[in-house]
Amino acid sequence: MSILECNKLAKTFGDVQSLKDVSFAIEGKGCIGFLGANGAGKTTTIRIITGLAKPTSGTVKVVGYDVMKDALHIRKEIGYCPQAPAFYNDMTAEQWMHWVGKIFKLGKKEIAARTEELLKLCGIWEARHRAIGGFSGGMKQRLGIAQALINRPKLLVLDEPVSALDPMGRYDVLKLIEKLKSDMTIFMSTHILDDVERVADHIVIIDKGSVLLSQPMDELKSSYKESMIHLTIEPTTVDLVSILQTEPVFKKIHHEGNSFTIECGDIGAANEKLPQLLVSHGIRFTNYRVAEANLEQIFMKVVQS
Ligand SMILES: Nc1ncnc2c1ncn2[C@@H]1O[C@H](COP(=O)(O)OP(=O)(O)OP(=O)(O)O)[C@@H](O)[C@H]1O
Repeated sequence: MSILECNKLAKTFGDVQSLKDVSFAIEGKGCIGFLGANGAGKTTTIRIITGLAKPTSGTVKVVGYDVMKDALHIRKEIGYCPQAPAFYNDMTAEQWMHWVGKIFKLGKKEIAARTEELLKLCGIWEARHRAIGGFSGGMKQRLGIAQALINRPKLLVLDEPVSALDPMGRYDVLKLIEKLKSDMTIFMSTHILDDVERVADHIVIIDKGSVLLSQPMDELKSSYKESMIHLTIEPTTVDLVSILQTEPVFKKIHHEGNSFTIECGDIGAANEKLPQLLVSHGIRFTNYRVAEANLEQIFMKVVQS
């Protein structure tokens, strides 16, 4: 059974079609990176998944329950932390967690135990008696995550959890996500691709309101394995570009003077062919380096194609 399943979600606001066709399914635990440019439709999708907005058409299921029809049940299964979680700033972190526990109708003992467990997990236990108003952005985000976990949800939804944070805050929140993802499914929107590349096991790309791709990270990387070879050669009169252009495995050749960047179809075949060609034409090289496509290059290719 899928943990999260969006089926043909569409949403219009007056004349604006925010979502056209958002369809994807996620199974199992781990971190899902939900990627898209500004205005692609990430927040609208997240608001529908968490039951905060209704789609114009289409359905969302969380652990098999329809978000619109089984709203009460879904509340137990989803934890949600918005980009800028709001708190009562005069409260301490501990008071806040107790307050949230009461909203979820947990018993006193359970609230106390859960508060200790979650504040420790999220690295805020030492600061539990401090007023939230004095917390850094990263601490507030981690407290927002702790709060979202009070009800032991199977799905944790995070809207841009690191975008507004400084490098230290981002590091702490990503470390926390890394720790949590073995116990639950984390659906996290972001446009910071370096960060998502570090923690995500599955990628969903949305553009102009439609999902373009939904794939496990390792599969995605190997299907876009189209890699590049960076090569610097010693000065020569041999026309290397013309030689490379006769071999289909070298798809695109960029060069500036003696430095070449060669986009390859099959990196294995290219890695065999290129040294042979260099040797047979008596070309010496000073630098030879293979670079795999990173998530940013993959994202640009998917969105631009
Ligand atoms: N309440 C609304 N009324 C009108 N248009 C809206 C509303 N909410 C969203 N939109 C439009 O829907 C589209 C998708 O917006 P959304 O906020 O979901 O994108 P996003 O991917 O989260 O962008 P960002 O990264 O900038 O937050 C945008 O064109 C936006 O202007």
